[in-house]
Amino acid sequence: MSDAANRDAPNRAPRSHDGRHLDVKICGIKTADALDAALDAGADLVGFVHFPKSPRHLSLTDAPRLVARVEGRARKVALLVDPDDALLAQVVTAFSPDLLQLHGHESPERVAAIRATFGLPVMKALPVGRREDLAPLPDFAAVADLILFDAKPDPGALLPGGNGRPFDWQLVAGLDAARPLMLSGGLTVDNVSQALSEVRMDGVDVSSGVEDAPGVKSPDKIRAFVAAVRRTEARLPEARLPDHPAEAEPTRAKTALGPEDLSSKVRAS
Ligand SMILES: O=C(O)c1ccccc1N[C@@H]1O[C@H](COP(=O)(O)O)[C@@H](O)[C@H]1O
Repeated sequence: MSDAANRDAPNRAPRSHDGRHLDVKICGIKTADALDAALDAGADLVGFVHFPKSPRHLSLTDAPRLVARVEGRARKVALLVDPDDALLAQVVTAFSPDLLQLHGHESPERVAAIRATFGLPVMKALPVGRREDLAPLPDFAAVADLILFDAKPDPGALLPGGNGRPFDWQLVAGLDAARPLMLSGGLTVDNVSQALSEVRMDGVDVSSGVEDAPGVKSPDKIRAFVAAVRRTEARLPEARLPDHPAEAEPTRAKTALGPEDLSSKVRAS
């Protein structure tokens, strides 16, 4: 989904290579410092959580001033958990999102209804702990614009995401979802390159891994994370052309939609 989220964005780091761009989403931003760090580092998507149980919760009151700083430099994502239409309407007004991230138990029917009602592209999070958790993927891929894989939380966990917990990336290797795919769950500057080498995605999403404490973003970690992804994507073309058959290409998630397709979807709003 290259360039989907930021084609018109100024102040963006130059692309390191042609056609291998990975979208980076920095999620759970609450402060101008963190937002500026993400934008200056070249994040493609910046995520704002509206979920009171989260240490990253951004209120309807505080959202407008913060999101105004984005000024088209990245795509704004509003993250919600099982929202009703009244809350969605408030969030859409306050956050002016380009994309809605649904991170709860929303059904495929609910995803489709939200997308139709609010006229915004939707990224649906799918919790993954074992292979069976991927059974709903086709139904969600039929209605969502993007799919986000995240680690399945423990039963009774306070948060359905943002727990800084990785999962077995091989579970999502080689999927044919006909939608752009994003990887999340416990990603950090130390493991994101390995993750993208094992299973190529269209982008990555991070929250805890760029924090000093829950809800406290680190500008340094944000910069380091984005830089690590850019270094990794620069190496991907070589990985696609192994010198020896034994050097197999990392399993890429098969998506029927290319970058331009996602671009039109993300920018459909
Ligand atoms: O970040 C949160 O507080 C959050 C709350 C509720 C649902 C999802 C949340 N975050 C998302 O979870 C994944 C993984 O985050 P992490 O990097 O493992 O901390 C990511 O997509 C966040 O957007």
